[in-house]
Amino acid sequence: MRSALVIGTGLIGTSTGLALAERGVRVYLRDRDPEQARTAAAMGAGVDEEPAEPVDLALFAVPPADLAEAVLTAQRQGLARGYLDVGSVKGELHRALRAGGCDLSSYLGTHPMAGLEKSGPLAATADLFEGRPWVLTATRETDTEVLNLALELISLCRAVPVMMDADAHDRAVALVSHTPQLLSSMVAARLEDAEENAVRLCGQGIRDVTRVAASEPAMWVDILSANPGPVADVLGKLATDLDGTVRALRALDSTEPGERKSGARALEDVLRRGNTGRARVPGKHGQTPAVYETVSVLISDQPGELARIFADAGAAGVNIEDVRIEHATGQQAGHVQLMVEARAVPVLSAALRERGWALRGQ
Ligand SMILES: NC(=O)c1ccc[n+]([C@@H]2O[C@H](COP(=O)([O-])OP(=O)(O)OC[C@H]3O[C@@H](n4cnc5c(N)ncnc54)[C@H](O)[C@@H]3O)[C@@H](O)[C@H]2O)c1
Ligand SMILES: O=C(O)C(=O)C[C@]1(C(=O)O)C=C[C@@H](O)C=C1
Repeated sequence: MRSALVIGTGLIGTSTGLALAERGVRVYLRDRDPEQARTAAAMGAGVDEEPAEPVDLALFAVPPADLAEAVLTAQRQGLARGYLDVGSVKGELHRALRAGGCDLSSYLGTHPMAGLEKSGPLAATADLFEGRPWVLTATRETDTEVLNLALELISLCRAVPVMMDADAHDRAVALVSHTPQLLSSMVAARLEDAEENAVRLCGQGIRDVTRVAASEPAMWVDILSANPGPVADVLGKLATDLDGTVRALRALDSTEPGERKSGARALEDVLRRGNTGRARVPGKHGQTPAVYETVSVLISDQPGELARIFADAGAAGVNIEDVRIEHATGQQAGHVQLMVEARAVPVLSAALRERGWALRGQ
């Protein structure tokens, strides 16, 4: 692929532009808001210009409700050899495009399973898609040349291609993306009017569960509006679990030992099922999750602390598999939890202590 036009230079469009530009593709950037395209260009995602001739690939990274119109208009203008969107829902869009007279041989619906709770070009990074699944909903109508362009794009973004039927994709993301977003928002919404004394106790658990509750509501209304049935199906099943859990907790409140026992059993059942489900969540690069050990280090809240700790771990020859930061309430300090392989724990702990870091619980 030699050239691409990114339409919609927010988080996803700019991240794709950065990855493509870094690997030598000439990227043109366009956004309804010219300021966003200028910002993306300034970040190195491409040039804020219109291509003089048709590009190899036009990539649509605009909100789901704007996708159909954007693709149809671009096709009418003959902007590219292949037209790809990255929208979060695929079935309804495909039907809207067919109804709108889209040339379905040069169009392919795709969806990178990577993102953030932040929007806009400033949140973009070139490595956003590395190791992540990128769904392709090719059909018998899709031109082989367009499918190959999509595979090249995914490879340039270092993502992992996954072929799926559009409606099967929508049912899958209802389970693994759309329902989790709603639940995260609902848990966070409980904090809205909570006592300050309760909120200041927030630890890592609620931070993990509510990260995506910071997402842009307008984008999510769009996404959920395009996939309401499958999301309602998953939420309905969750409602059954919720009802059962409320009943179990009420039973635990009872003075009758038999009832308390059955409440505890029901709670254990839902918690165990949670363990089983969680164990199925793929780890880094789509592999089965590895079990890492944690080395927890006290850091002060000042520039360069994280860089210093990573450099010290690197100097000790230790690969950090994952990292988490726990901020201490009301203090200019926190703990950084370095996840490493079990055999690396003694090496890392000794090396960090030697360099003056304070380690917790070891
Ligand atoms: N954010 C995520 O986590 C994520 C992940 C995968 C896919 N997606 C999908 O990617 C798409 C973009 O999401 P995002 O998070 O990058 O959003 P964003 O809000 O960061 O960026 C969207 C950009 O599109 C521009 N825009 C809106 N309508 C336009 C139009 N008609 N023509 C040109 N530009 C237009 C906006 O000005 C904005 O700059 C959405 O379809 C979303 O479903 C998002
Ligand atoms: O990680 C996040 O912050 C995301 O919201 C990313 C996420 C997801 O649910 O995994 C959200 C919506 C997109 O369609 C794809 C990815």
